[in-house]
Amino acid sequence: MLQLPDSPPRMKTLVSVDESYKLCRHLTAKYAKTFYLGTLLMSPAKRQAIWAIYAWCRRTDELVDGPASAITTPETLDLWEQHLEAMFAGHPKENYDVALVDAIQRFNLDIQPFRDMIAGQRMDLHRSRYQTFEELYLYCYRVAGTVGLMSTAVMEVDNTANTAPWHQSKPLYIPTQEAIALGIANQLTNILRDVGEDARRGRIYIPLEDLARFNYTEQDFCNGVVDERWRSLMRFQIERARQFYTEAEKGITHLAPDARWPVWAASMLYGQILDVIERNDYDVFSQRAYVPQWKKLRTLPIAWMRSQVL
Ligand SMILES: CC(C)=CCC/C(C)=C/CC/C(C)=C/CC/C(C)=C/[C@@H]1[C@@H](COP(=O)(O)OP(=O)(O)O)[C@]1(C)CC/C=C(\C)CC/C=C(\C)CCC=C(C)C
Ligand SMILES: Nc1ncnc2c1ncn2[C@@H]1O[C@H](COP(=O)(O)OP(=O)(O)OP(=O)(O)O)[C@@H](O)[C@H]1O
Ligand SMILES: [Mn+2]
Repeated sequence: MLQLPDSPPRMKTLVSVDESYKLCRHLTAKYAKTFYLGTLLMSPAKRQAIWAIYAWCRRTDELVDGPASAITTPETLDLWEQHLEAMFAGHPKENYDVALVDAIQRFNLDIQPFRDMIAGQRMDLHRSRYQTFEELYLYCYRVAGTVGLMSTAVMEVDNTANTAPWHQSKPLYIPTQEAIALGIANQLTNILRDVGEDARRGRIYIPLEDLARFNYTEQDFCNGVVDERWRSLMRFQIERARQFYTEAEKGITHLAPDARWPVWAASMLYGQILDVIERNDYDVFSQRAYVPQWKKLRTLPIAWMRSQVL
């Protein structure tokens, strides 16, 4: 189980910045094989900052999704938000915070996406159904689009390499929508992969309006019915997620050159989960779509080529 803040908070000696980055690195490597692989392709300063952000996101997610989630209340999240404000004011309270405070200062991170993510986790406290895609989109923006914004600040924007010399004075294009789109694409993928796990916890993230469109009921969902109605519904969801990947990938060329390969890799690797769902004939209730490590490694040179030419 992850280490969450002690309650009540007490003064303690914290680890050094280097030690704290190590803790964040271990957490990322343990919980997110795909993203960790992506970070290994980054420059050392960028990858460290992403580990620190990952550790904070994971710990935030854990408050509503992990083993201790039964005791999480809106007040727990209020305290977590105060804890966040303290980090942005330069005051780490926990060993994991030391690295994030360093990253906030080095990359001049904005607090708003972090606050928005906490708002997303609040939604998980009191919602287990989404009526429309618009409602689900807001949830996805908050828990994952925000990660795109945080990551872009670290990855840095630079499209001068793609700009003709006589256009060099043009203002930089900031690929905000594309960064959010990659978060949304990842989150939609995550929702489709985890359908079975979520159903067992009484949660349905797929919009109910989509279930109705395919004449598939909540009861069918809870019983894990895989038939032609379900397969058509899943094809529709997969197609929607892929549109977000396509939108996101158009933004990668506006990132700093050293960030393009890792982001292409992360996008392609996470997108492959959708291919596996198709190969499993859309049964996400009894099997978990899983991309083997050798397939992930095989993707890296292709991602590299795309980062050079697209
Ligand atoms: C390589 C790279 C840039 C990685 C970013 C890593 C990072 C900081 C990840 C944080 C992830 C996290 C813990 C978020 C908390 C909420 C949550 C759980 C979201 C889901 C992640 C999936 O994680 P996992 O598969 O481990 O989920 P389980 O809990 O195991 O079910 C999400 C699906 C969100 C992930 C979203 C992103 C990584 C955003 C990607 C966008 C960019 C990097 C922007 C790129 C810029 C442009 C212009 C395209
Ligand atoms: N079908 C499977 N076969 C073997 N191991 C699996 C399988 N599914 C999941 N795992 C393991 O369970 C753990 C959690 O699965 P998960 O797919 O979330 O991996 P992860 O490390 O979070 O990577 P990702 O970033 O792709 O989500 C991982 O350590 C993964 O190796
Ligand atoms: Mn995972």
